[in-house]
Amino acid sequence: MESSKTNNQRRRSWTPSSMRRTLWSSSESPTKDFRSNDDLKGVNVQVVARCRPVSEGEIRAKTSTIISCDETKHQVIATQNTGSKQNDKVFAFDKVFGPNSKQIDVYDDVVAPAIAEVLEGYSWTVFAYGQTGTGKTYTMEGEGRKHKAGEFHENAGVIPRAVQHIFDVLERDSADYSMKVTFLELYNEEITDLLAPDNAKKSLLLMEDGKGAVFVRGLEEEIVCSVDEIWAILDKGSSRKHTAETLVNKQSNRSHSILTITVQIKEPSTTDGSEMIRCGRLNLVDLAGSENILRSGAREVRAREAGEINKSLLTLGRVIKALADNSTHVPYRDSKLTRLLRDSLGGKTKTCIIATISPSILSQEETLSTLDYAFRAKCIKNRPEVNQKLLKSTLIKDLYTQIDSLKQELRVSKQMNGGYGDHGDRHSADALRKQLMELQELYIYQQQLRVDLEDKLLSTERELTTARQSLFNTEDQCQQAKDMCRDKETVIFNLISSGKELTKKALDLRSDLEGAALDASTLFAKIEHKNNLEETNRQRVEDFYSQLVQQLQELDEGVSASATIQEQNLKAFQDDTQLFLTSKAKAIDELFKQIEHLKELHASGVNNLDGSAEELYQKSQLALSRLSSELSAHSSCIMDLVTKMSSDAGAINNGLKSNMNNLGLRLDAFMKQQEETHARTYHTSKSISSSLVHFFKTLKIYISKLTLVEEDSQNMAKYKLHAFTTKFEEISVAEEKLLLEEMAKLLANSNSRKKKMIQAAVDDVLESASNRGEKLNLEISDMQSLTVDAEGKWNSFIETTKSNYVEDSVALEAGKCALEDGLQCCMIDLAEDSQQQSLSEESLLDEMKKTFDSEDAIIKNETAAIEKIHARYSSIAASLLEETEDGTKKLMLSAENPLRLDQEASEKAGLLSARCLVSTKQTSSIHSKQVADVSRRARKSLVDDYLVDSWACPSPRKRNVVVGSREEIESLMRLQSPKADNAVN
Ligand SMILES: Nc1ncnc2c1ncn2[C@@H]1O[C@H](COP(=O)(O)OP(=O)(O)OP(=O)(O)O)[C@@H](O)[C@H]1O
Repeated sequence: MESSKTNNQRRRSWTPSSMRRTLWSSSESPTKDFRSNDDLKGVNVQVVARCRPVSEGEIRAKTSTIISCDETKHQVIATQNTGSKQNDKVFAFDKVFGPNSKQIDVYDDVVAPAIAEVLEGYSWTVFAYGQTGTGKTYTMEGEGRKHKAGEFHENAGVIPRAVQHIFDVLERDSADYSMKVTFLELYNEEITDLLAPDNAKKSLLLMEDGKGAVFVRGLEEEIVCSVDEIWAILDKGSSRKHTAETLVNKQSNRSHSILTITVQIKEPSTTDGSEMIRCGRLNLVDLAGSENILRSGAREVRAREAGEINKSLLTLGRVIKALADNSTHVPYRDSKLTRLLRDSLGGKTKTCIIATISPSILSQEETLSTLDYAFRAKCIKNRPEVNQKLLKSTLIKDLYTQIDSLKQELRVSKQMNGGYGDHGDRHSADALRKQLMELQELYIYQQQLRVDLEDKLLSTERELTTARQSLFNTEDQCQQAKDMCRDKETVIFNLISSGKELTKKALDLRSDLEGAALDASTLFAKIEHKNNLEETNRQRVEDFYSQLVQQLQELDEGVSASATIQEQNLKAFQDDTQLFLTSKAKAIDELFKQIEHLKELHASGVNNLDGSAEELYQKSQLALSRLSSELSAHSSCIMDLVTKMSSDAGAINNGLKSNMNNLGLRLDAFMKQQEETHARTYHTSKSISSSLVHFFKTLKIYISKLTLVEEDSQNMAKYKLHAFTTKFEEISVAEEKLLLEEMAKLLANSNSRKKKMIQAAVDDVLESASNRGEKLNLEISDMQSLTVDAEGKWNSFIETTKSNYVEDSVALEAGKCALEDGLQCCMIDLAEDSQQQSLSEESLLDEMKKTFDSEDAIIKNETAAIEKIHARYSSIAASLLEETEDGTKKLMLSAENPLRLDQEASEKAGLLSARCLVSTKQTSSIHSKQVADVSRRARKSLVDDYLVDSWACPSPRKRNVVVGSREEIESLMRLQSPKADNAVN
């Protein structure tokens, strides 16, 4: 083995296939000595979370953060605001790196311990997982790898630090080692070698060796001897990686990349002198980030990339979930990424996942998803194994074998290509070697396939034997069935043939009989049908028919007899047949004759038919010719029509064309006209607009002038208005005063006059009331005198009666018994008379009482009417007084009211007198003249004096005459009612 110290020249090497297979698996059985207790139990995947700082874009967008990292508690707290509630989700990891964490911290805490184990012979995988732009590449590769004075750039990531670390340890330990590097890219589900020469860049196959181990066929391993060499490789590979700018990340990885560093270290010699080589491997994986296609702004190619990335990461997530859930089915095979990482997830490789997240709320969903998967991944258990140590001698032997086979291949190819000299083309030798290598790998793969196929073949053979056995059995059964079928077929065939013979015979006989019967029936039918034919012929035919029937019967009998006793009575049958034949021949002769006759008949019928057919034919010919002529006429008509139509159409078309042309011309003209008009309009509008602009400018000036004038006039108007208002107020105040004074005077006058009027009316009413009272007193005194008269009369009557009584009592004394009846009668008469007298006296008194009552009511009514009038005048006075307080109305009222009052009163008086007149007319037509006089006078007096109205108004109808002086009224009353007359008197 070459030491890095001794050989600083970079070389490309082709390791034996057995070694190459271990690149992605550790299928070889481990050496028990190298397995620790932890390894036996299984080791959990180590998961750390790293939150990047808020990016410049996020600062600009002023997005809030939702992630806080507690590095001491190893927790990431994701704040979720759902409505008013705040839900904090806490995720615990093996380590947590906050936004301020340094690259060196991540390396020292996470990757550095792994390097020691790699150098012990373990396989380690470190990969960054997270959404796009969260710092996977930053964490894995970093920025500014170069170190000054032995120091790394502070942004240098895990990969350069790890490489440096490995070399440092190896050099510190003065180890005898060899280091190989592979660098692959998985882009759109295609694996490419990032270290392959440009002309050999192609998609590589991911293969399985049949034991579950995966290897990439044709992936080049570069032997490196120094850090610089690795960095050169990294630079080369990184520059070839698919990256692109997205909205989220300026340099976004569009592919997953895996850098594998394999270190083979020679162990110190054992006691037996054998030399062992341990092999450690470090896989540094930088995954492409999952992305929200909408947010990353990916289109077309980028969108497809993003789709593939998301698909493979989704499978990775599903694998993680299945492993975390201890599921029996882990979908490794669903993507190449998971196939490549198979050994790192649930396999024999130790793994560390660095989950990178963004603190921004914009990535909340993706961050939570990343944290969720990372948290699940913590549960994945790997069973790490130290890679098998190889004896140096074995390795050398293996190498020698490989060299031999290569030599052999070389020789073969030399022969094939006509050879090349010692100074031949080295490049073609390399190519051949490479080819050979690939062929060897292919061979191994084929071998494995062959083994699998052999297994499959064996099992298939077994299945085939069983199938064959069952086939034999089935064939036997089939043969038996076939034999049985054949027997049955023979029997059936015999039966069928005998049946056929019988049927044939029977059919022959039947056909004969049927033919004869048919002939006979035809004949009979014809004969029947042609009843007009000769009688003899019919007779003959009938005879023939009867004969024929008889013969047929005989034939039937003979047939039946022959059928039953065919062989015994063959001769007799032959005689009978002979006889039958001769008779039949005769009958046939007859029949032939008849047929001839019938033929003639038929021929005549046919002739007739021909004639009629001819006739028909001619008729049809005629009809046809007529039809054809009509048709031709029609067709010619149609043709004419069509030609006419076509010519019309042509004409129309031409017309249309010409119209179109005309229209086109007109349109052109119109367009021109329009254009001209437009131009004119444009010019006009331009000039109008310019004049309008000028006008508006002038208008503006005028407006401003007018505004000034207006303002002045407004000020003037204001001033004048103010002066006018003041003057007006003064005048109004003065006028108001004057008017008020006048009103007060007028009101005072009116009131005094009204008061006088009312006083006079009241006095008059009182006077009339006293007059009435006097009259009543007079009446009462009259009544009293009447009563005194009646009493005197009554007394005289009593006196008379008494004297009569005395006289009678004397007579009675004289003729006591004789006069007893007469006396009794006198007594009765006397009683009756007295009763009548008392009754008349009572009615007289009642009448007087009623008169008093009515007079009393009249007085009361009159008093109430006076009170009403008084109240009305009072209210008018009051309203006038109220109105005087109102400014605008007082003048009008003060001018009109007294006059109106007088007029109203006179009108009322006139109305009342008219009413009196009507009433009087209604009451008595005899006294109409007097009444008319009275009413005229009353009207006159009423006009002069209100008092008439005052006392006459309340009951004009009741009293019939209500106007005029007392004397007039009384005289009228006397005229109307003698009773009243009496009363007045
Ligand atoms: N911890 C960090 N500290 C400072 N800057 C960081 C950190 N992590 C990421 N960044 C910055 O964020 C940007 C995006 O980071 P990076 O390219 O590593 O993201 P990524 O996850 O690899 O994205 P992609 O999946 O698209 O490739 C870079 O400019 C990087 O410098």
